[in-house]
Amino acid sequence: MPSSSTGGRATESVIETSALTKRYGKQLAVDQLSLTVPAGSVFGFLGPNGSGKTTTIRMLMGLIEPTSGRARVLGRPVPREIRTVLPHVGALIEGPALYGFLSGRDNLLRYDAADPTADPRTRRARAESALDRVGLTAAAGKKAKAYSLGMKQRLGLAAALLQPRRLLVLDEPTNGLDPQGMREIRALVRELASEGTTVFLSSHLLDEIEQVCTHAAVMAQGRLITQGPVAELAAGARGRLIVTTPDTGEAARVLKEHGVTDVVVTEDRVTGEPPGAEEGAEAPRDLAELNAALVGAGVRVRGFGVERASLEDAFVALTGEGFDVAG
Ligand SMILES: Nc1ncnc2c1ncn2[C@@H]1O[C@H](COP(=O)(O)OP(=O)(O)OP(=O)(O)O)[C@@H](O)[C@H]1O
Repeated sequence: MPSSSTGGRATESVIETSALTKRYGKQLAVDQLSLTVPAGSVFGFLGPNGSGKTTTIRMLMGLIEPTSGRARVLGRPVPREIRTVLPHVGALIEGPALYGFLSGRDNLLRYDAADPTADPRTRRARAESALDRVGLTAAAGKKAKAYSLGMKQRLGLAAALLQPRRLLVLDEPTNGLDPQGMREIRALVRELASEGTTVFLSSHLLDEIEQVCTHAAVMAQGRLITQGPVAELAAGARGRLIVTTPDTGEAARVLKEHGVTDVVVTEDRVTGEPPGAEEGAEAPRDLAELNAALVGAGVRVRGFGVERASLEDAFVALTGEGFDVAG
C-alpha cells in the first residue's frame, strides 16, 4: 500500500507510477508506464537514447506535467505535492547548473543558501562534508569553469548530498566520464545505498546497471519492457549455448538441424542461440535432447552448457533487437 506521508515505512515503494504517459504532439515519449521502485534499492532505469528516460524523470520531479496517468514519489502524488517531496530528494538531472566564475565550494554554499530549511550556522560544515564525500576537497577552491566534466558531475552530486536524502535521482550520472570517474561515481552510489538512500539512476549502459543496481527497469521507445531484481531479469533470458568438442563441423550441423541459430564455430567450440531463446523460455528438456543428439551423431562432447545470461541477453530476448548503445 502506498504511504500517505513522506515518513512512511521502509518496505514500500519510493516511486510508483501507473499508466504514466507523456505525449509531445504526435510523439509518445512515455507510453503507459507503470513503474515500482522499492525502498532501499539501487534502481537502474535502462534504455537506449530516446527511450523516454529523461522525460519520465522530469515528470517524477515535477518539471513537466504528464499527459495522463499517475505518479507517486515517497508516497505523495506528483506533481501535485512535489513541494512536500522535493526536500527529501536529491536530484542530478541533465548536468548541474553551476556558476563558472565561482569556486566549487562557493557554488555549494549558494545551493545551500537557496534552501530555506538549511541552517546558515552549519552551512560551511555541510558544504565541506559534501565536498569530502565526492572527493572534491582539494579542488574546492578552484573556479567551477576550470572543472573537468567529471568534477562538475561530482559537484552536482555534492549539491544533492547537502542534506540527508531518502531518494537520489540521477540522470545518466556517468555520462561523459572517463573510466576512473565512472568507478568513483559507482562507488559513491553503492556507499549511499548502503546507508539506506534509495538511488534511482538512468543509464544507457547495460554493464553499468549490472555492476551497480539491485533492480532495473528496461525501456524501449517509451514503453516499459520489463522490471524487477537485476538477477531475475538476467535469469529470465538464456545465454548462448556453448559446446566444446574436437568435432566442430559435425557438431555445428547437428545443432542447426535441431533449431540452434546463429551458430558460430571457433577452434574447439561451437556456440549458438538455443531453440526458444528468443522468447526467453527455459527449456532444459530441449537442452538435454540437444546433448543426446550430439552424442548420438558421434560428436565427442567435452563440454556442454549455457553461459550465464546478461541483462543484454534479456533485452535482446524481450525486444528482438540489439541494445543500441550509441551516444
Ligand atoms: N520537449 C520535447 N519536445 C518534443 N519531443 C521531445 C521532447 N523531449 C523529448 N522528446 C522526445 O521524446 C522521446 C523520449 O526522449 P527522452 O529524452 O525522454 O529519452 P531518453 O531515454 O532520456 O534519451 P536520452 O538518453 O537521449 O536523453 C524522444 O523521441 C525525444 O525526441
